[in-house]
Amino acid sequence: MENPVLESAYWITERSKHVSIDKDSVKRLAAEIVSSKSQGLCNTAVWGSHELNPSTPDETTADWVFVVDILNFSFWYDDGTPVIVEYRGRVWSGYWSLVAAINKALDSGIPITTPSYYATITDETMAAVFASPSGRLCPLLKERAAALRDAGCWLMAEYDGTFRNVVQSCERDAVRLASLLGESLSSFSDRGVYEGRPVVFYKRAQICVADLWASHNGEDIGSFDNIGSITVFADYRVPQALALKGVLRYSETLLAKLNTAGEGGLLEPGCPMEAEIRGVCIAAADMVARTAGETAALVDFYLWDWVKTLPEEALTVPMHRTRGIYY
Ligand SMILES: Nc1nc2c(c(CN[C@H]3C=C[C@H](O)[C@@H]3O)cn2[C@@H]2O[C@H](COP(=O)(O)O)[C@@H](O)[C@H]2O)c(=O)[nH]1
Repeated sequence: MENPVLESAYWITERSKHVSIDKDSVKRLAAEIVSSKSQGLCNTAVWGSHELNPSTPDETTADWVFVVDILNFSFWYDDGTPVIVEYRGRVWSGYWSLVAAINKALDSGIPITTPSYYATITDETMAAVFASPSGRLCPLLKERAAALRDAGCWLMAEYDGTFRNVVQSCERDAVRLASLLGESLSSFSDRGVYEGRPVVFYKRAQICVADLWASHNGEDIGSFDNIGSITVFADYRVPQALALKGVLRYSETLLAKLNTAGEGGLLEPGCPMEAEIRGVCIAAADMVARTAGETAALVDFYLWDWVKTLPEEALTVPMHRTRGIYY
């Protein structure tokens, strides 16, 4: 199955005004990916090496991945500070605050990855699950609870209450599974219009497939015949990583907007600049992946893990911030 996300990405790239691709940097990053692979830094085993990720898959891992990726968005407050959750004596921030909250709930006996449970989860329970030492509610908490309930009801109604059945229905076709999620669940329906043409990004649908694949090392429920057809996941970190690597070039107007004090990179959902950052990111990473002979999923994980190691002062290109439930 052709990936509609890649088609959208190249269509945007051909028309983009504020984001362009530096071909020499594409080659340089591809060479870096090739050498990182030889050092064992670019493979599915890295996924399970993260302290909060399941290190070895079992029959609950697919449901764990699905719930994490239903909730995998918008971990920043309007003042720019990250969401934080305390777990195992440490404070976890951003995306890791989500994984900490899920694991903490499971440790405390809340079956938050069980579809029959989260199909009726209340907003109050969600607030308790995401309790933060900051004392602040996680942004879009009601939307997170609604997304869980919607997905849980969908699994109960159509797939006998387990995410494994959804995966198996797609017969090892990664693009088909991502498109199924994007078309079946409104919270995964990550799409827009750019210069009058409908475009799709499907960030959480695609990262769900890639997390399933990586968590199972490409075996069992995580085996796909076309994982190479999945694009990178257009979040707010990987575009920043590609810009820091010189692969993405932002216009002066866009940089001025991202550097506006106070509003710190706030972009309206669906605005052309947002679509260009996300679309050109996907197309540029596709060029890197093809040049490196690597899957975009592993290029993505490599870039995301890399940018998360950088100290604040190294983030000389700000991330863009668009409030929403899609990334
Ligand atoms: N493209 C892409 N986006 C990713 C991830 C991950 C985490 N994946 C981990 C699991 C295995 C991998 O090896 C990674 O260690 C989270 N996100 C997105 O980032 C944002 C959160 O950022 P911050 O607030 O700074 O933590 C938010 O949009 C979230 O949806 C990824 O891998 N790729």
